[in-house]
Amino acid sequence: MRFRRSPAATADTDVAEPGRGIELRGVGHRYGDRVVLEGIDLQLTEPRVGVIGANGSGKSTFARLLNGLVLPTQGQVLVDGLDTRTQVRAVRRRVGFVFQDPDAQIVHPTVAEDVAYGLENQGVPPDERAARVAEALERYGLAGHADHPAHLLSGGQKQLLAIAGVLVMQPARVVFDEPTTLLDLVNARRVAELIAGLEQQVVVVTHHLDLLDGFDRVLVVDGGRVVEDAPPGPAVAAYRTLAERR
Ligand SMILES: Nc1ncnc2c1ncn2[C@@H]1O[C@H](COP(=O)(O)OP(=O)(O)OP(=O)(O)O)[C@@H](O)[C@H]1O
Repeated sequence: MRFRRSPAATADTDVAEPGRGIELRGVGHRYGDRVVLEGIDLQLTEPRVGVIGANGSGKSTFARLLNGLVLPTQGQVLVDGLDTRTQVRAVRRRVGFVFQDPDAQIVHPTVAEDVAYGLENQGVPPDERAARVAEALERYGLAGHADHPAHLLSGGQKQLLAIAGVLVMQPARVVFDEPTTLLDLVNARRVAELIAGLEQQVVVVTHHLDLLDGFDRVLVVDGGRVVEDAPPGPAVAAYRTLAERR
């Protein structure tokens, strides 16, 4: 049986151009009257991109623009040439998003069911689904917890579960919004190592500056603008200077 495609579904089949990375063109965002981002023009193609800045500077809003969770009120965000405004489903398939608080992301009663959820939505057949879930649980140290209630996991395990649920979908790029903020040192290090080992392009918003070791590019956001765009050393120095001026 054939289903008629909606115009939106047709747009989602547009061919992606992976070499273009993530592009922000003249991007601004306001919530009501309040301008929280403005004048952002960037092309992000590097494997490891960090985003730092003071509380309330606009980092989460920036991160959410990258997979269409937030649409820009000005300008355009393109992922591999796909517009977050008109091709959001295709963009979401390409860009995974890990929230600071894993409870925002864990929706199913057991660990295995939670990881399987996205695959089910994508129509992945049961056998393949089971194999991919088992592989993800093994890889992220959750194999022994498959049938456990997700809400009983520790904070660190929950974050690993949330990450497993995103990575099992094999997105081309992953955005992390403060992935280690709620974690103790051991789990924060574990998540940092996990991020370092990913083959995908990664964009990480963080207040943990150690997480940026080895990154290619770090953006410093201040008052809704990108005020520094440099390798980690100079970017962190610029951020410290800004903080001292406050
Ligand atoms: N849904 C919303 N509605 C209205 N204002 C919002 C909304 N989300 C964020 N804001 C406001 O936008 C500004 C930027 O918020 P954002 O969460 O992007 O900053 P941030 O740099 O990630 O902050 P933090 O480091 O504290 O997480 C803040 O002033 C915030 O209060």
